[in-house]
Amino acid sequence: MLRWLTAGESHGPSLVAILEGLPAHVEVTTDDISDALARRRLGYGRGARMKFEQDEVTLVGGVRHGRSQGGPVAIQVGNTEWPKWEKVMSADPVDPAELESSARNAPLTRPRPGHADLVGMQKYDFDEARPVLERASARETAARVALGRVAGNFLEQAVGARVVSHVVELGGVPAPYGSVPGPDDVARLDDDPVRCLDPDASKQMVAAIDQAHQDGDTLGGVVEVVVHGLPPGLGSHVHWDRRLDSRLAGALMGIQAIKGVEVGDGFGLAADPGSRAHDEIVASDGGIRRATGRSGGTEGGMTTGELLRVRAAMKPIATVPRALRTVDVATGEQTTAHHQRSDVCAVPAAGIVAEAMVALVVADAVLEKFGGDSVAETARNCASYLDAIRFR
Ligand SMILES: Cc1cc2nc3c(=O)[nH]c(=O)nc-3n(C[C@H](O)[C@H](O)[C@H](O)COP(=O)(O)O)c2cc1C
Ligand SMILES: C=C(O[C@@H]1CC(C(=O)O)=C[C@@H](OP(=O)(O)O)[C@H]1O)C(=O)O
Repeated sequence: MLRWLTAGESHGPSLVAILEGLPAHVEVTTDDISDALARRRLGYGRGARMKFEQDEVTLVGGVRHGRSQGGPVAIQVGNTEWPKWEKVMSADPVDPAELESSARNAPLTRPRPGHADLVGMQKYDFDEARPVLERASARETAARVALGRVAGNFLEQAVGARVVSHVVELGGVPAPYGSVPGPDDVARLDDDPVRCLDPDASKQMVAAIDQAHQDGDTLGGVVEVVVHGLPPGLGSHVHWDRRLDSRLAGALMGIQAIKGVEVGDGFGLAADPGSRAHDEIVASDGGIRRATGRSGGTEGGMTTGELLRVRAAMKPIATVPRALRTVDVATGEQTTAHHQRSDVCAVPAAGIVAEAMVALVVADAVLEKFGGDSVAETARNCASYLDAIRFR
């Protein structure tokens, strides 16, 4: 079983992430994780912070000479902007006079609709939003992407599976339905300003972001994550919390601002007759295959062995420059929400985060099915299972 945890605040000294249950001999380096984090910073429409802040990766535990050792993998993602926040975000008490003179410490009493500000203040008994937004911020997704890269390396090395994501809709502009990226498309996707496969749709998405920026507005969109090369039988039909689709949906919904998840054609299937909704089973040279991929590669909560395909819908960024109405909780006056800076759109980055969450969930399901204390053992167990079901 894989377990993972993250800690740390948006403007704290660093994020930390721990992955427990990873077999030994997974090849992973600091550069791998830095590369994954650099990909998360990509994407047209992100705010200034993505340019001046750097992620500083330290593999603190669990890896030696480029290979996991079987113990928990601990990763620290340092934030180069920390010196500016050292007083405001200090873990230890600070002289109140020093805080008063800091503009960064001004109480945030005008909560933003759509962010965690107001409910977080009510629930955790704070009279301003700083302590809430610091943890609600999607800065935390850097820690998940770091863990996701380790899980992704494991998947590739143990079962030959590859996780790829792309943007399929942004600001209401859809990409043509049906094109699915393969591992060879990753470099091209990362070079595209919005990580979209279709050049025409990409241009329209960029134009939509420019328009929203000009209008003082923000945008959301939809990302798709596909996993190539999975064996059939990951997850299980026998209990709701063992279904792989349920676990994927939970992990994707757990990303900040994700408001909907589809497995395969998801909501579209609800409108189709059964004769057009399912993936017919056909005999082929490679064994038993499916004629189509509408189900997204799961049936009965288990992988079918076809392409796994899930989608996640992201709502528009909550910090709208043309600020929305709110109430100042210090005075009770009607006002507008606080706004300093924000992303216009972070859908391309959300795709990288979704990739990480899918990699973690699928790696967990692989370990549940095949076990293994070393990558070679997991690979052996998977190969023997595939051999046993060859004719089934
Ligand atoms: C990669 C990424 C970047 C984000 N950037 C911002 C941002 O700059 N400003 C903002 O207000 N929200 C941003 N968000 C969204 C907030 O984190 C999110 O609105 C907040 O957590 C509330 O969403 P929830 O209701 O789904 O929890 C971002 C989300 C993601 C995934
Ligand atoms: C820092 C990251 O994303 C941040 C997520 C975020 C939010 O409210 O979720 C708000 C913004 O931060 P700030 O309010 O400080 O400008 C984003 O930059 C990151 O992704 O590394």
